[in-house]
Amino acid sequence: MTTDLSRLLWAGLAIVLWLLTLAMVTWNERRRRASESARATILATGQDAVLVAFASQTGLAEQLAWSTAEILSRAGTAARVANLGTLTAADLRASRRLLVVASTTGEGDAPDSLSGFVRRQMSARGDLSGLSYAVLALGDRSYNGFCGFGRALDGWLKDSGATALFERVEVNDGDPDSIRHWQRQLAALTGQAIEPDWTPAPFETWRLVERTHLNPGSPGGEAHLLSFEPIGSVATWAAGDIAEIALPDPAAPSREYSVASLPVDGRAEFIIRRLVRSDGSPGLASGWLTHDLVEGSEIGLRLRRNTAFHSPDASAPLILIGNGTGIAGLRAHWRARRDVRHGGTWLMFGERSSLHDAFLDEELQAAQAKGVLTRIDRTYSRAPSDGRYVQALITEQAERLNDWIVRGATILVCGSREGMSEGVDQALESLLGPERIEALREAGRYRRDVY
Ligand SMILES: Cc1cc2nc3c(=O)[nH]c(=O)nc-3n(C[C@H](O)[C@H](O)[C@H](O)COP(=O)(O)O)c2cc1C
Repeated sequence: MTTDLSRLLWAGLAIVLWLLTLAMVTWNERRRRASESARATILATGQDAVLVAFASQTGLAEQLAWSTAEILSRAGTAARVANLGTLTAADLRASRRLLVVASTTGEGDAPDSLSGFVRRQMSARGDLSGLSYAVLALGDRSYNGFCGFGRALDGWLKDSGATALFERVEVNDGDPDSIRHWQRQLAALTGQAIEPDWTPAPFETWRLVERTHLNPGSPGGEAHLLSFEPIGSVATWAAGDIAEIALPDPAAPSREYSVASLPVDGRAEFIIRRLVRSDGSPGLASGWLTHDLVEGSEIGLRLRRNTAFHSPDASAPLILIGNGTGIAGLRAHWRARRDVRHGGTWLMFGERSSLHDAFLDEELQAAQAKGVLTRIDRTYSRAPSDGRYVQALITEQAERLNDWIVRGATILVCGSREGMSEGVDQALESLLGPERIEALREAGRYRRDVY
């Protein structure tokens, strides 16, 4: 009798938990749809709308373009938002009023999705007389080419005969004061004073529930898989998005990591390498996250939408290429295909030692057994039997890779900028030729999250 009662209680509890999960998933989806529809409203406004264009690599410029459009709409000035990379000089001319939020990546370079725009539109002066514009340039003073792309774009617009509404505003490392200055300047368009209200999105509280050392004994730095659960908030994000984690010292800038999981997992997961400086001391953030932060502790975390690394098509073939902790950004993408009929998902991954650095091996095997991953190729640069970097696979698998691309595959690259992503770029270019690579980039079928 007691056993029956406890069975009944457990069953009841399971049903309640199941209902709660269902409610959370539905609420999440509603929230996502509500935010999409708010964006569509701004987009739907007509021809006279101010064009707010963004050039973004990791999502901040895109986010600021949307908040700029919202400010204009609130002040009664219609606005529409677009990726500058999808526009031509003729589109800009036709818009008559243009605001651009432009970030800089690499060494003073334009974001990836702008490469076609830079080559085709910015290589010569355009005829932009009649266009009024302003530029919000995002950058970081620790790089040599501070705001390099924003400045180049401003110069090109000016040389093409466009008239600046106000001076270019430059933002160092997301500085809120500079962003509020930009907001105030928008009065030049709305004709009414604007009370600047920019504050970065608040950090939400998450709890570290699990940390796993992925590569004990590795000749490379320790890599850890960290799992966080939200406290009191329902978080939503997509594969490719980025999280900012606040450090215990409020004066220290937060750190950005690719999210390695999806909301349905109930956890935000990250793969973090413990950095060790030449004097043997650990990196401030990576040392704290991989060792000092105790399981069960709470931290501040906020998620940022990063469409530049979203997958453009949920079912088309997908080629995931990366090294080291770059497997994090790729993992969210293959997980997004767990319940999707897809045209194949191929992972190419490079690490150092086959004995110690077969990151997530069991999970990869299980994903392959279930058909979530259709093919896995790995290289180990320090294994005597191998000695190759991941880009070697592009040449080795040239024919298959070409077939996949002909079948409509998208290529997503995540991991080290130097060495890996440059090597992959060169290997792809010698295999496909510069024009096909450029065409893939412009079609959003070659995307990178590299650091
Ligand atoms: C890999 C990498 C390279 C960067 N290179 C530069 C640079 O050369 N000049 C600069 O001013 N900022 C540079 N930045 C800083 C970004 O411009 C800055 O973080 C900006 O807010 C990013 O905006 P986004 O998220 O829209 O791409 C770089 C950032 C990263 C991650």
